[in-house]
Amino acid sequence: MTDSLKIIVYKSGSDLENGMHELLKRLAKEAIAARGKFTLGVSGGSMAKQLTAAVPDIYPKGQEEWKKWHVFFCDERIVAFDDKESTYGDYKKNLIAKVPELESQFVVIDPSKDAENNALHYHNQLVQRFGNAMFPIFDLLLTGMGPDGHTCSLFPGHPLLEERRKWVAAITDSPKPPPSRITLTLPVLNHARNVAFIVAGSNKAEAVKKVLEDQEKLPSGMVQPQSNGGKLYWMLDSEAASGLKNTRTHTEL
Ligand SMILES: O=C1O[C@H](COP(=O)(O)O)[C@@H](O)[C@H](O)[C@H]1O
Repeated sequence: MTDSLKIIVYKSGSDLENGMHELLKRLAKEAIAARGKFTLGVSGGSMAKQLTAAVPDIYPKGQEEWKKWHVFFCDERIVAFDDKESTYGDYKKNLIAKVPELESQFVVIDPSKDAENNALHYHNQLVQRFGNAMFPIFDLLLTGMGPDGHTCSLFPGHPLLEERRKWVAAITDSPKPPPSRITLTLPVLNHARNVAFIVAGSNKAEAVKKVLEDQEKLPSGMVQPQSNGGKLYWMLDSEAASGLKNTRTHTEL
């Protein structure tokens, strides 16, 4: 594990959401001061609800600062936006309903394209915003973790873990439905300035222990953003952290 790792344990899910609020507010301020914009990658599943609680009060309604946020997907499922599995659909119904200023700031997939074409389409959208560098450098990637240790759509034992060149990859055999998705690759995760894992619930405790204490080679443990002096946060609720016995944790960011 990297030296710049910080593990923070919150008493409850709502304390964890407050921690996300604090991290987003601080990193957005720093990024906007340094580069005039804040590039954020968000994940699906339980994160849409957590961000819907954490984001809205960062600025007052109508504030210009929202337009400096550029929001991307760490991974996205290739389904129509009105499908219950659509990550963007989830953000639109919940977060965007509360912060309409963010709607135009999301960089979305094209659900009419297949996974391969979407990966290319999303790559091109990233090139437009980040330029043609070796890899894009996100200010913050917010990632979740499944009970099997997967993160984004990078699953244990899957050949996509070997990807070293692409920014965005297609996956059509995701072990977790729906099967067809796109995902940021490990090198992109590892070039970010900040990556924060947001993990809550007792069903994640075993995977948290495997990654943080036993150093098992699960996809989530392969995320170590060091290329740009990157910082790695693991933000856990007390249930998700309940298996950690020998790991130094913090109670504040
Ligand atoms: O399928 C996915 O799973 C992970 C974890 O989801 P959670 O609901 O267990 O938090 C999520 O981070 C990823 O974006 C999503 O596509």
